[in-house]
Amino acid sequence: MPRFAANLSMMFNEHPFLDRFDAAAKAGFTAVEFLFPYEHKPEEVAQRLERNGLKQVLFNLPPGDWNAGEKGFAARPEKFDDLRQSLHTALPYAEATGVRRLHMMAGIADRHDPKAVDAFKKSIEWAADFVGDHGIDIVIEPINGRDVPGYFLNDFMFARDIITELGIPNVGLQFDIYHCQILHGDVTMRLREMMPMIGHIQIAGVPSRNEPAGEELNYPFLFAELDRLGYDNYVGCEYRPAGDTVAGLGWFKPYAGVKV
Ligand SMILES: O=C(O)C(=O)[C@H](O)CO
Ligand SMILES: [Mg+2]
Repeated sequence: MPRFAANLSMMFNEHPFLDRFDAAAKAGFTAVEFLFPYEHKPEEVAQRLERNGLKQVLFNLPPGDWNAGEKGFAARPEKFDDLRQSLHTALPYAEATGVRRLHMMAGIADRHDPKAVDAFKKSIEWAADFVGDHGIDIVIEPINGRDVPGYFLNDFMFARDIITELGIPNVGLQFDIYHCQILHGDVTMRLREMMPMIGHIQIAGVPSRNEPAGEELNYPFLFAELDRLGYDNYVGCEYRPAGDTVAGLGWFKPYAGVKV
């Protein structure tokens, strides 16, 4: 049975960020993920995890000026110093929370520009080497162009090929089922093919990005497929609740309280 991590950037927005940990645990989650913890001190985040018995399964490296449209640096050759700095900023949070996976965003760049591709590979190599001694993996995630126009990594097969080419043991694919369905469809076959390189999975309803229930995708089938494929990490609930977070957790009831 899959284990689910609440995404605290999207869920439990009824509460201030640090209080979302308490709300997630109360609702039956045993793990959390979020985009960015950087407005809070590492020890404040760690304390919320500890007092709720929660596991931190993922967060993102600092992406630059998010509100100005920056979505990471990895494929931007002129931003390599920022990329390196983002790793230095994230590390104390990783150490405090015990997270084992960091999402490195690629940024806005042209996937067909060889300089961007080279920069992306160089960033992956540098980041994986930097966190490798700490037992941490780097994951990269294809994102659909409707949500993030101009995003460099907008193709699952391209991501697969880069991961295969680099062959770095602590680099994996962040397989967000929501993005896969929008970009390509054929989700089950792509999960089957890419499972050996998948480091993290995320879900949301398509097309709404609300609860993973009742729209274009048959999530109960996909959850059973993850079991058949032997996926044994957490599944991140990266969705925007349609209304109150807890009122929308009907889909989650059979899975509440399950730990890895
Ligand atoms: O947008 C997503 O799907 C993500 O997982 C990123 O971390 C944030 O853009
Ligand atoms: Mg995602």
